[in-house]
Amino acid sequence: MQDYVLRTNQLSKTFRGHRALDNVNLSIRRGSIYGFIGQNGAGKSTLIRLVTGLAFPTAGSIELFGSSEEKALIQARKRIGSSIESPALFPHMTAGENLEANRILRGIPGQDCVPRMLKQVGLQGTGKKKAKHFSLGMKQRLGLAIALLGDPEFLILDEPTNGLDPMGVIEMRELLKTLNRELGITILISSHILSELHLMASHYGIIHRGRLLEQLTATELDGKCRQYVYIKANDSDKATAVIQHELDTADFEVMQDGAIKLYNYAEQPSKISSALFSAGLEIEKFMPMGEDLERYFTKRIGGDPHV
Ligand SMILES: Nc1ncnc2c1ncn2[C@@H]1O[C@H](COP(=O)(O)OP(=O)(O)OP(=O)(O)O)[C@@H](O)[C@H]1O
Repeated sequence: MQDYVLRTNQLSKTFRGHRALDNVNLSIRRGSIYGFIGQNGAGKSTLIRLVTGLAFPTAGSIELFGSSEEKALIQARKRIGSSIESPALFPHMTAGENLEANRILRGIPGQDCVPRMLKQVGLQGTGKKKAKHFSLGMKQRLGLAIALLGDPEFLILDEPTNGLDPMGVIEMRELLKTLNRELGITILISSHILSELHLMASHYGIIHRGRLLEQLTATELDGKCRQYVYIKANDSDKATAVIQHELDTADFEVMQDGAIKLYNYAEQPSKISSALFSAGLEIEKFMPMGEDLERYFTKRIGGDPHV
């Protein structure tokens, strides 16, 4: 039997007649990094709020660590750490003081966890610096440290890389991967930065207009992302004609700059190149490529590119 940290059963949430979540059956395996993908308003935050107990479902149920009964859910939620929206920090306090205040507020025993959490997120050297003087990346890491108080088994993060610069995004990604790998923490992460999710998620859930369209593993995604050959020739019209007539396929796209993405013959690139050379074309670029998560997602939700 699979070991799941979270399963939802026909989970629905309606706001004044509007279905923000519509019969969602989502499941997250222990040890995974689950990338939760959806456009603005798709229902990601609503699901996260229901799971963390910040809101109640209209219908359906939630199972956490195998329990779905009301009282057991309250206990199970103590095994979750979450960072939802921007972290609520005390601006006039240092990183250590922020953690200590949160530890007391949440009734977590043992002061010694504070320096441990600071070290875990790489903020151990911030000394007397107050949180209001932290960079956004440092604030996000402090928010993560607060979520890690109590040594959660399951971490829920809503857009943790929102607003970070490229270095901050890389740091956060590496930190989350380490927490998953070394401490075995299961992570649910919602993000708009799909290329970023692609570098860390082991599983994906795609939500659109409140409905969970698909759940798939990273390996399944790789299998579904179609391979193609990217071709930039000196004469795009002639190259397309060669592809259509000599290679006898219409499975290609012509980009605005005249580059061609040829989905057929991706496993036999030499067939493509020799057909183009034989027609006297000069090839400026010729690269076997794979579709990325962003493209797959766009296709899956029906072509609307606004994630
Ligand atoms: N408290 C609320 N009252 C009324 N409608 C709400 C409320 N919370 C969410 N909604 C609506 O439910 C839908 C889902 O919103 P939700 O915030 O879950 O989306 P999201 O995927 O998290 O989007 P974003 O990435 O913008 O945060 C939206 O149409 C939103 O307007």
